[in-house]
Amino acid sequence: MEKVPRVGVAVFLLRGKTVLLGLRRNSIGDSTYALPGGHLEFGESFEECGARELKEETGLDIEKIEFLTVTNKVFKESPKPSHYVTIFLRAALSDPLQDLQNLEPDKCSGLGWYDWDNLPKPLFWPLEEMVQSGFNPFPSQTD
Ligand SMILES: Nc1nc2c([nH]c(=O)n2[C@H]2C[C@H](O)[C@@H](COP(=O)(O)OP(=O)(O)OP(=O)(O)O)O2)c(=O)[nH]1
Ligand SMILES: [Mg+2]
Repeated sequence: MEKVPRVGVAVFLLRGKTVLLGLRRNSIGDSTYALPGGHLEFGESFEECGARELKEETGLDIEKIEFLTVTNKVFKESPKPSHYVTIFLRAALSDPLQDLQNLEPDKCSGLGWYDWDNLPKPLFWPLEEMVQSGFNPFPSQTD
């Protein structure tokens, strides 16, 4: 593939004090816990991409989708180095009683809700860096 930066979209799907994470099966970040998400497709808004990726990967419908932050990272560990500008969104479940399904088991070996104060290890390194820097995806009290 041509050496160009690509756009990733990752979603902090929040439920109570927990966030949805999946154990990645991918040449980038294999066997680390990451947010659901994927590649921005031609013509999509960030919000459309986040909702589509959530549906494809987990079967979940999401709402209240908001932009949080953006990162610019080069992944040198993959067989072919790749470069992503990644848009981070937060969202809530449309219906809190929806079933969580691992619909892409070849890309993810398990999905679960994890307490923000007790995240699993190892986290996908860009996510680990965000956590280490004090980033918090939950709305502040004044919101
Ligand atoms: N899913 C996800 N991607 C992330 C995170 N942080 C981060 O920089 N990215 C970047 C690097 C990923 O390779 C890129 C695209 O996401 P992905 O790797 O899950 O892509 P995917 O296979 O689901 O893509 P697709 O073909 O279904 O569109 O976004 C994260 O926490 N979760
Ligand atoms: Mg994905």
